[in-house]
Amino acid sequence: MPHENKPGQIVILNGNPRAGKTSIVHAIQNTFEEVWMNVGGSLFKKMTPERYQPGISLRPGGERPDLEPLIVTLYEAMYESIAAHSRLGLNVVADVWHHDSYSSPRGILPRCARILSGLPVLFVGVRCPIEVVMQRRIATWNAGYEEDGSVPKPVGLWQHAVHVPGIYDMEVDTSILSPEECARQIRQRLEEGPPFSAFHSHEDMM
Ligand SMILES: Nc1ncnc2c1ncn2[C@@H]1O[C@H](COP(=O)(O)OP(=O)(O)OP(=O)(O)O)[C@@H](O)[C@H]1O
Repeated sequence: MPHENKPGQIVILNGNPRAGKTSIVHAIQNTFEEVWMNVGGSLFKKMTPERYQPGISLRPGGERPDLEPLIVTLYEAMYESIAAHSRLGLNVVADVWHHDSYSSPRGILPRCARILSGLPVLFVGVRCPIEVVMQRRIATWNAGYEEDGSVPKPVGLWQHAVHVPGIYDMEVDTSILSPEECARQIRQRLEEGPPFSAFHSHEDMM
């Protein structure tokens, strides 16, 4: 059960759409013994009114400058929620897709890092090669290649922008690891170290 005098562990899973974040969230919640709350982007997106969609999942490219100030606040609200859970002793796993390819830089990741200052955070890069992302987009969304056979521009932008600057405590490649194996490696890293510092290293980046 949670210990109110000890902050809960936070695991941030960062990766592009279809990379496999949600599957890892479920594997963690189903296989780790303690209480792991999912306070992540998928849920915050659902909490957002329709007229402000895509909200927190606005893709790279700077297409909706009108939404960007709200997106900064939504990220801050989500990370304040993550911090609140951790301070009450609850472990948190969050699926996110950070990027800074808005109409102008917004510095969301450094802002979020400052909100979690002093709390234990493991920052995990969830990687997946673009060919496999495309296979999953076709299989699950029926959204594939352009007529000329090229990768759609937003998909290509995501693939790069979500891993800038790409400083993680650990990375997993979901094209070669099952969600359960990713969760097992995360558990191992939490238990065996070395200490993690990647998320907090972003605090001073802006
Ligand atoms: N490790 C894996 N191996 C094989 N298939 C996977 C793996 N992880 C996820 N998938 C499949 O890829 C698809 C996307 O997975 P998932 O919903 O976990 O990704 P996501 O990163 O949360 O995506 P989104 O951000 O688009 O919601 C699903 O069909 C899922 O079954």
